[in-house]
Amino acid sequence: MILHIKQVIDTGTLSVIQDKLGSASFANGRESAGWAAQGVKDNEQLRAPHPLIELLLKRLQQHEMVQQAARPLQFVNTMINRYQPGQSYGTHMDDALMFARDSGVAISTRTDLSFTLGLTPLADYEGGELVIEDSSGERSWRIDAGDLLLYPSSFLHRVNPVSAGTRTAMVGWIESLLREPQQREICFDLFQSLQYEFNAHGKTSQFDQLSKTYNNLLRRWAKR
Ligand SMILES: O=C(O)CCC(=O)C(=O)O
Ligand SMILES: [Fe+2]
Repeated sequence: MILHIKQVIDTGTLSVIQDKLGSASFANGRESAGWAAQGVKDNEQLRAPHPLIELLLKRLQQHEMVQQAARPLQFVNTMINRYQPGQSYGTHMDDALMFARDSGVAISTRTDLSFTLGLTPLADYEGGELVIEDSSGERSWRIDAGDLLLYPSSFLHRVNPVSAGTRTAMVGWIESLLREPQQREICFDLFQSLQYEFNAHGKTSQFDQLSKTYNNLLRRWAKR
């Protein structure tokens, strides 16, 4: 399940972020790339801990659909990245295990989901598509400011070269309470049905039974 969730960040927060990022100092993106990805990663980045990342992360964590779709246990390695014209991030695989950078203790976190949260309006850059590959081929997304793309970390992916403007985004990884993509999709779908039933007919016996199944599956599968 790959989800494109629109308008995860309100326009007020976005304009504060865009304004403050203007004076932030970015480092070379290769610093945090895995050994094999270093050769294909050409961007700049701002890493945690940083107040702007904290603010955006808080908004993401409070978002109902993000909670339902990802069932996050932990967010790890969240950063803001930036691609200038000509910059790109070639095809790569995200590391399965990452270290929480500022925790002091080296405990690895499993990356079940990757996300990109757009920070630049579509009209302000060209190119810079996030392309995800699977056995059936490729699909690409241009991500608008405030929109989130949430995808399983198990896919090869790349960011095409930016041809004009600057593409800024927050990216990061999530360890989920539901490890398998299929478990997440089943729970997500059930929750949608549950909400639909409640909104259409109220707390019916059909709702109660769906709720029982949904909560018992979550209880069975959720693992920390
Ligand atoms: O900028 C993006 O949308 C994705 C970046 C990425 O794939 C990564 O940092 O591993
Ligand atoms: Fe990646």
